[in-house]
Amino acid sequence: MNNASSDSSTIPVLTIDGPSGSGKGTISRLVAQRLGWHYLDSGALYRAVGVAAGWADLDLADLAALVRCAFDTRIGFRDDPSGELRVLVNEQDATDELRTETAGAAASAIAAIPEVRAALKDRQRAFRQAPGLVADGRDMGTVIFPDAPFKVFLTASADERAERRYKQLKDKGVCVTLDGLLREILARDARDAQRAVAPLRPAEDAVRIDTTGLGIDTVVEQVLALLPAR
Ligand SMILES: Nc1ncnc2c1ncn2[C@@H]1O[C@H](COP(=O)(O)OP(=O)(O)OP(=O)(O)O)[C@@H](O)[C@H]1O
Ligand SMILES: Nc1ccn([C@H]2C[C@H](O)[C@@H](COP(=O)(O)O)O2)c(=O)n1
Repeated sequence: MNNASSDSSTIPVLTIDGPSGSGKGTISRLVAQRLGWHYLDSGALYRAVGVAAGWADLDLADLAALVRCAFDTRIGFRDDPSGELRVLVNEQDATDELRTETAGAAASAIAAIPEVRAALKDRQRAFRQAPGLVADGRDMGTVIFPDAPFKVFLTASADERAERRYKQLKDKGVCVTLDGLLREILARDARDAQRAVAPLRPAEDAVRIDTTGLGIDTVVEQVLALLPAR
């Protein structure tokens, strides 16, 4: 999806920001399906650049090479028959590699580099296409779509987020410990929230939803209730 219309500012956007494991991706996808809107998984872009940099054996201290990588990496999305979102990096299906905690940590590290963020800005805004967009990430409501009419900030306790991730990875047969996941989640929260540029934080006009103890369907309904009745 590369052709943003010349005046996309009238196209509605629902931003869903929040920390890792708060359910942004799950809720955003379901809400986008219910609305018939497009969906942007902005974290996948950072993950894809991190993975592409790894494939190319780039030195993560080489800022110019990283920025070139952010501009040049081809990133595509497609739904597989089961409804899962597959991510193509330079035409290669990298979905499984992207979803690892290692890729998440690498994405979080490169996402702290202002020039990398700037390189991905237009690509993210190009997703704003009719009839509407649901965008999930860390800075959707604060930086990428500050004029979005609907903004949500999802949270959940760190313990619950670690448990969700534990269950998700166990179901996939990945061997992890709950303690290790909790430590990784807390480290990623700290890095994403404390960086100088576009830190993880709720937009002033975002509605905060604490999803601790709430099921997915309940959260989807709470988010949909923020939009005008269709
Ligand atoms: N409200 C909820 N109740 C229970 N489980 C949930 C809820 N929301 C999401 N989950 C589950 O938690 C896991 C993590 O959710 P998801 O990947 O959507 O989080 P995320 O915020 O997008 O994380 P990340 O930023 O790391 O990509 C998934 O297995 C998902 O099914
Ligand atoms: N808008 C965004 C989206 C993601 N990031 C960074 C920070 C995250 O830790 C990492 C992976 O994101 P996820 O796939 O877990 O949502 O990418 C960001 O800085 N801004």
